[in-house]
Amino acid sequence: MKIAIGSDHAGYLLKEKIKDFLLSKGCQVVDVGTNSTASTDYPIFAREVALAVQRGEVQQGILICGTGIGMCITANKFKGVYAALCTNEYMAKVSRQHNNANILCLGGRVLGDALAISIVEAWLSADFEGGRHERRVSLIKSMEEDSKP
Ligand SMILES: O=C(CO)[C@H](O)[C@H](O)COP(=O)(O)O
Repeated sequence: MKIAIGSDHAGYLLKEKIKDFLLSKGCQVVDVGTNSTASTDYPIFAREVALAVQRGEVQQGILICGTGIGMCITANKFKGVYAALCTNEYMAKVSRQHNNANILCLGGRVLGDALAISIVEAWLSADFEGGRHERRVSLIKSMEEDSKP
């Protein structure tokens, strides 16, 4: 599994912890930054991860800012990107099983390290279930096509 990961300054320390976890699980990790706790702007990194997912360069992405909200809003501007902000393991699992989300967004100022890792583990372990969920995801995709002004 190849995963792109990015954060702003508020998510940097958690990004480093999650990166270590992913590598320990045998994942390939593409780290788009940021590379310190110096203040920066989350849309820059959300764009990089969203583009990597959109282009099929990675299977999934993980984005971390203070709350995860700004990352999620930004990533969902990219066609073919379905980013989910998750604050527990159940949301992470179901965002894969039901929503086929391809980017996981986390809040570095919201989650403890252990819970965040556990959320990532739940996300990695779950797959899209298809069936009735396929119909709903297809509706989202058709709305994406129709949403141009
Ligand atoms: O969570 C975020 C966006 O959703 C950012 O990490 C947060 O807004 C950064 O705030 P500050 O510049 O005060 O550190």
